[in-house]
Amino acid sequence: MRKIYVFDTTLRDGEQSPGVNLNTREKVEIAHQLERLGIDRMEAGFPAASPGDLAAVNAVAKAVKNVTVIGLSRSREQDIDAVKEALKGAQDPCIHVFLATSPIHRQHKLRMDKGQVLDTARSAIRYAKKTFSKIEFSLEDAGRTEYDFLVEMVNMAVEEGASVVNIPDTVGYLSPYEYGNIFKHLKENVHNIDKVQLSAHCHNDLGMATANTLAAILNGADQIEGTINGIGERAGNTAIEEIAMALETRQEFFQAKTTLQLSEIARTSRLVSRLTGMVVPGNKAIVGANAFAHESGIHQDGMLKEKTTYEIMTPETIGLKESKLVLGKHSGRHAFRERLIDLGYELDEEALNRAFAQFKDLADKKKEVTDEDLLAVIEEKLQDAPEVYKLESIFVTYGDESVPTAKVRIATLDGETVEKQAEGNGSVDAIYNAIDQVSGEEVTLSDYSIKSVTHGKDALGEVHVVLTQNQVSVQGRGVSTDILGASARAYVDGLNQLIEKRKTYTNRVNVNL
Ligand SMILES: CC(=O)SCCNC(=O)CCNC(=O)[C@H](O)C(C)(C)COP(=O)(O)OP(=O)(O)OC[C@H]1O[C@@H](n2cnc3c(N)ncnc32)[C@H](O)[C@@H]1OP(=O)(O)O
Ligand SMILES: CC(C)C(=O)C(=O)O
Ligand SMILES: [Mg+2]
Repeated sequence: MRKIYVFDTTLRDGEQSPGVNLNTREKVEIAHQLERLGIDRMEAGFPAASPGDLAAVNAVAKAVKNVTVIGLSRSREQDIDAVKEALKGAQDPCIHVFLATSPIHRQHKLRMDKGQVLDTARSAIRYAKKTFSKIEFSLEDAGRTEYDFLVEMVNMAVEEGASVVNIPDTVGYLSPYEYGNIFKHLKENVHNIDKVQLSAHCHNDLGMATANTLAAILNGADQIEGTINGIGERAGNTAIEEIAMALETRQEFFQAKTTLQLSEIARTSRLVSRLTGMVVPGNKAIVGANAFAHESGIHQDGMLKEKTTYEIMTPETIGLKESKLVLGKHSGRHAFRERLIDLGYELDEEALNRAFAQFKDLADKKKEVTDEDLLAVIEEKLQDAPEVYKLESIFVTYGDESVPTAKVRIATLDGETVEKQAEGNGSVDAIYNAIDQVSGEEVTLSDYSIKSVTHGKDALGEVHVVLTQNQVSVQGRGVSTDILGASARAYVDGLNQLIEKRKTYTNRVNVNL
């Protein structure tokens, strides 16, 4: 199994993400976590960019051990001197010198011809060699460079004693076949190529950074460069966690692995996201919130039966507790039942089906049904008296210049559906008047209270009412994401309780007679 060296550039290319600006303390905190993650090489910054950058690189260089600490430099002596200053105190320093090689960069940015690029790079490597035993040389925009010039530049870097030669697809232009083919070509055409490690450095402009990096590994790359969460210039760099887990999960195919502490991935991702302010998208591979979350019923059923039906890696591998079965509108009975059991409820089939129907109603209205929601639903169902009346729908019109009016549709025990409309002093009053018209019951609303039983904007509201009739009082309870809905449900529940209580009382009187 071939070892793939991991060169993390979160603190340099990652920090070049627009809007990201890490201070020294934050860089050192991330550096320590990268050390725990077990990366081999850490590019700490670009010392020539500013005195602050130089100081930050120096702080990182002094803070971490057992990691090669790297500073980036243009092919200019002043930049190389800045890296030399910044890496003072580093246990294992390395300089990363780069120069663009593509026709576009040569002509429009550097205004150099091939010979001048070659000579400038050679001089820079020779100058760096005076100070550093470890030198990485990058051919910026190698992805759009002519193959013969790539070979010429890499030959030069090998001759001049570079330790690593990096082949950036700087603008994320290539496909996996093309990028992998560059490594194949260099391996076949550069003299003494085995004297250096070849490195892959990809950007994600066309969404192919991870695939391109893996293609490079299949074609002989010894090192991969990337960032945590894939942050970086424009659409970002290769996400290190994706490479690490691809090699881990598909060892039999890649025959290569990193030596990262995979269980540190989740923690590292959270730290980098927090300190850079770069939010990780829910669907981000490996570290996104949904990466180990399953909502659809068929997936949840499969997961409950055998996790490998829908998971090719375990959340524990990257340091997460366990997969999440997210209960929502796509969930099925199996997951619903399992969650209730986790919550301490084992309902019989009929009660489960009733509760499941209630859950589905709720799930249609909420993004995710939380455990608190479930408890609210279950406890309401468990309290239910037999449903003489079942609320099917309410329709309320309210305006501060109109009389509140409510229309209710209620199913009765004899299978009828009754629809009534009424006005009121307010929306709830109008709803209750309409329900009274359906039931014909004369009850007094002795108490009414509202509380939120879950959190967030789509939180569940819970209404409790106390209904009184002939000195008998009962409590009705209703739960819904809409407070008017909860109010109507509570009133109907109270009516059912009242009728149940009256029936029980009557039966008892009959028995006692
Ligand atoms: C692909 C990458 O990610 S490369 C790394 C990108 N990171 C950064 O740019 C870090 C922040 N950058 C900076 O702070 C500044 O650009 C500095 C300090 C590096 C240079 O600033 P300035 O001296 O003002 O130059 P400026 O940024 O305007 O232009 C860059 C200059 O460097 C030259 N240059 C660019 N790359 C290289 C290189 N690898 N080697 C030598 N010269 C280079 C350009 O040709 C240009 O020179 P010119 O002004 O003679 O035309
Ligand atoms: C500086 C170089 C290595 C780079 O980041 C790129 O070319 O993308
Ligand atoms: Mg880059």
